[in-house]
Amino acid sequence: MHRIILASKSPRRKKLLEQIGFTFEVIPSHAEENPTKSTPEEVVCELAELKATEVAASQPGCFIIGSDTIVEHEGEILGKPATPEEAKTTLKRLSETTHRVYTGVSFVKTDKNAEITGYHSFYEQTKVTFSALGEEEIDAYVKKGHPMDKAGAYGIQDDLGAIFVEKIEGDYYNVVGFPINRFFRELKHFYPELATLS
Ligand SMILES: Cc1cn([C@H]2C[C@H](O)[C@@H](COP(=O)(O)OP(=O)(O)OP(=O)(O)O)O2)c(=O)[nH]c1=O
Repeated sequence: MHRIILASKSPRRKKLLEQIGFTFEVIPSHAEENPTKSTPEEVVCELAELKATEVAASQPGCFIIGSDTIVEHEGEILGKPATPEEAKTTLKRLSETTHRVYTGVSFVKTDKNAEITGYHSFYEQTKVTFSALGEEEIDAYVKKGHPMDKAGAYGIQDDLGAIFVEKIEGDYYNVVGFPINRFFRELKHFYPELATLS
C-alpha cells in the first residue's frame, strides 16, 4: 500500500480531505509557482503537477496529490494579492461581474527509488457571480476577512465573503480550493485501490 501525501500547505485542502474520511499525510511543496503555460486550465494543471512532482522527488513508494487554484476574470489570471491595496482593486474589479475559479489536481505515483511511475492531472471550473460591492464592504472585508492567501482576494467560505456571492455554478468546494467530488471520482476511476474512506 502506498503512503498518500497531500503536497499542500493549504489548511482548507487538508480539512476538505479529512472531512470525507480520507487518510493521508501532509508535506507542503516549496516549488516556485512560475507557470510556463497561458490558459487557466493549463496553468492550474501545470502548477498542481509542479507541486506534486517536487514533493515526489524525495518520497519513494508514495501517491502524491498536488493542487492549485486561480481566478480568471475577463481573460486575465488573478492569483493571490501582493498587498491589501491590490486586494481592494481586485475585489472592485470582481464587483457585479462573473469570474471563473479553476482548481487543478495532480496525482503522482513513485516507486521505491522515488522515480515517477505514473501521473494524472485534471481541473474543475466553477463560475461565480458577485453582486455590486460598495467601497465600505470591500474595506471591511480587506480589514477583517482573509484576502491575502486567496486567489482573487476573497474566500467564499469566510464569514464576510458570504456577502459577495450572488450566484455560483459548479462545485462550491472547487472555489474553496479542492474539487472533492471530481477528486473522488477520478481516484475511483484511476486508482480504485486508494479510494477508501475511514
Ligand atoms: C477563490 C478562493 C480561493 N481560496 C484559496 C484556495 C487556495 O488555498 C488559495 C490559492 O492558492 P494556491 O496556490 O492554490 O494554494 P496555497 O498556496 O493555499 O497552498 P499550496 O500551494 O501549498 O497547495 O486560494 C479560498 O480559500 N477560497 C476562495 O473562495
